[in-house]
Amino acid sequence: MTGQMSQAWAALRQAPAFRRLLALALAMSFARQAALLGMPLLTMHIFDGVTEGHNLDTLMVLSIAFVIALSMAGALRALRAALMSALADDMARRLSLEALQAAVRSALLGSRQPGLAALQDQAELRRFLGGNTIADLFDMTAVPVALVVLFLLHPVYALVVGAACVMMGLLGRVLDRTTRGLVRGASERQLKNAGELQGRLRQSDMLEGLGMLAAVVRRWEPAQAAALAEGDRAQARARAVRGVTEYASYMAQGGVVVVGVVLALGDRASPGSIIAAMMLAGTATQPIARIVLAWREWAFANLAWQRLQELFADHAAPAVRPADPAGPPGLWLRELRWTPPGGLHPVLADVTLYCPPGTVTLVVGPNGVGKSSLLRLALGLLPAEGGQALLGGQATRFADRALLGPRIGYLPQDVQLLDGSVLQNIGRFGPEDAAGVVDAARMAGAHEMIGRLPQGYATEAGPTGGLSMGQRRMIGLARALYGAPEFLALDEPEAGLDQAGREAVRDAVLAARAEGAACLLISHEPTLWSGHVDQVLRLAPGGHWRAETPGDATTAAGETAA
Ligand SMILES: Nc1ncnc2c1ncn2[C@@H]1O[C@H](COP(=O)(O)OP(=O)(O)OP(=O)(O)O)[C@@H](O)[C@H]1O
Repeated sequence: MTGQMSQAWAALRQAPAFRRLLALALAMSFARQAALLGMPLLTMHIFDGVTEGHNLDTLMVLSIAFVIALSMAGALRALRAALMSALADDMARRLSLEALQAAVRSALLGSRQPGLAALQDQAELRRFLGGNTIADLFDMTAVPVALVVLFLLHPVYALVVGAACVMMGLLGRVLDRTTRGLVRGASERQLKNAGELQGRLRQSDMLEGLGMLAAVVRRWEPAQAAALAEGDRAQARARAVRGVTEYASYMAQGGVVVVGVVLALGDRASPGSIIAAMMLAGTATQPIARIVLAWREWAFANLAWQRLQELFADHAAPAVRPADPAGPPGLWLRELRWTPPGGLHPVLADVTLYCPPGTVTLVVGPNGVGKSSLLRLALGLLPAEGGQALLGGQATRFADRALLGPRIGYLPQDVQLLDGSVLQNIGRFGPEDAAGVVDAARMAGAHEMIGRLPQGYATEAGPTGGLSMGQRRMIGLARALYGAPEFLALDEPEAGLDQAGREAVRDAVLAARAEGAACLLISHEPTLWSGHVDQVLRLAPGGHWRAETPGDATTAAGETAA
């Protein structure tokens, strides 16, 4: 086990409650096995002792013992199931936050649907741990004990049943080996297909408007059929092995009866011992059969475990580093170097820039030159190939995000609001702070607009809320300004806004500057910012860049627009 997965698992194992529950579940399994293993011996006594001695009192006592043993086994099984379910809940609670955080980090690097896959994997593990499969594993403790008792009854019984157990175990191993790759392939294809289809179906206007829906579904069908076919191949192999396994269990019981009759004919076994041996054959082979029959649960839990391990190993949280107390206030980009995934040449080559508190820095350059990536590097969202971004001496990539978040105001190019009210979105889903939210909305020039919404600040803002793109952008700007952050990173904040909206954005940035924020913003609107910026960072293809002093802003932005 590697990385955070092993840490999460180690933490789980060390938790006193977890260990107590696990030990209790194991103890119950042993108690249950003892109750079940007593039954064949009782049966033997009934057959041999009672029938020979015609002793009905003994039969009565043995019958009561029989019922008590069975009821105990049943009650212990139910109790153990409840314990395992509690264990599964504990594991799911511990894993879900870690899994989602790792999924978000993988999404930052361009992965699709990682959150959904991580949640599915975590749910699969929870189902596995809380279901009967682990309990079946505990019941395997009965196998050696049953074999020893069989051996004591007669070594040939143990030989027959032992051979059946080995054969079933080998079949299970072969099944696991031959289907593991197929299960993984099918599951990953299906996840990829589901992610792609979901992404395409989200563009419902375009699909209906351009009549592309049928073509999109037609393109999806063969990929989905291939994924299902791979799953079917694994199922077919499983069906064959499961059939043989069930057969092997019956064969062991039948073999024991045949051997027992032969032994009884030579007076080397009693009739009672044949029945006891047959029951013990079932006790020894059934847990193995159940494990092989639960192939699907094992295969998918194993896949989920592996995938979560890989997610944690590949997307571990960067280790938090302490801030440099001597670091300058504001934002300092030091020799930032970045090449896009799969790219051959750096898009940003050793960019160095200092944005002091109370200043506005405009980033300009043609499409695809690396402006948004620079902003994401400054925020510590992308790993830099070289150099670092420091906010007040704190490397943003290696900061505690919960502490860094409130110090930052970020408006991404593609503004998304989350399910929830306008008030909650602007307040970043923190404790209710109506006054702070209204202040931020006023600063963003969004307060009046919000007042005109059907339910004002209580209006639903998420994707189903029906807000226009401009309204979403202004609410997104208010969210960025909420809490007076010391660093404001705005990616084309005025895009798609009318003249009044664009001026409101500019006024908001100037107000934030007046309050001491270091503002780094990308814009394709040269005239809007003319005379209002303190420095310009001009990016050019090939990793070239130049920082310019005030007065050049109009020229730089004008060139970008051209
Ligand atoms: N996750 C990614 N995977 C691969 N390439 C990427 C990724 N993110 C960015 N790039 C590439 O990096 C380059 C810079 O992209 P970026 O979005 O930073 O440009 P930009 O200057 O903001 O463009 P625009 O003005 O069009 O918004 C582009 O060539 C883009 O294709």
